[in-house]
Amino acid sequence: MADDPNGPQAIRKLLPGKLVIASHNPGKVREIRALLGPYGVEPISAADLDLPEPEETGTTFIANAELKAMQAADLSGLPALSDDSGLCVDALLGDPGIFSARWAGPAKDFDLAMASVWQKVEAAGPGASRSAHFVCALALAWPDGHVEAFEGRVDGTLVWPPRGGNGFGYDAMFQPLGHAISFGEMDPEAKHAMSHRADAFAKLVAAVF
Ligand SMILES: O=c1nc[nH]c2c1ncn2[C@H]1C[C@H](O)[C@@H](COP(=O)(O)OP(=O)(O)OP(=O)(O)O)O1
Ligand SMILES: [Mg+2]
Repeated sequence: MADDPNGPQAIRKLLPGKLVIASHNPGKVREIRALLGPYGVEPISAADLDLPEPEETGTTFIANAELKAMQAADLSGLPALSDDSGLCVDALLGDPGIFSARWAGPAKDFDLAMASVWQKVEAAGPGASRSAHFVCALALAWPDGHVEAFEGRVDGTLVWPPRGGNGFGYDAMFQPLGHAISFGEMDPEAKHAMSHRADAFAKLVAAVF
């Protein structure tokens, strides 16, 4: 299938050079730059290109990741990599999920968002599960409209009060299974070794590079 226009060989030829990181979240952009480090691409952020922040009208992480990547590829004329992610809490039937950023409000206040999550878990009763997982969908889109998406996940437990100032978003209240510290307390390298974003990225690398 060497001539398959969408096959891995063709995709590999399309990627070297500039790649737009189609995210307006500086925490994500930092992590995606680190994950891309060894792959010889030249990342440019959506903020560098002044790209608009699209409305996330999808009902799944994959759908939102695809629409963000496709818009950025279309507007920039370059391949674009997006990330749609969130925290899914068992006791809240998967909330905040795809609404994780929106729970932080227009001020992007994650102290408030974390407090809302914890308050709702407590309201679910003393026996309510503290189990949660992060999901990350990464989508890679080309200006010709081709798009590929990959989903990753990490399981853990909610902790309260929040712990640690590393990371971003809900990191300070999430402790991955098998570890005694939260993502907020972890070095970036340690988070990259196990995160939902790293899991999705490994799938993308296997398919594309
Ligand atoms: O590793 C993570 N550690 C902590 N929190 C995280 C993580 N990954 C996603 N999250 C939370 C916060 C974020 O704001 C939301 C994603 O929402 P999401 O719409 O995908 O991203 P966003 O609006 O912040 O930036 P953008 O859409 O421009 O990429 O989930
Ligand atoms: Mg967003």
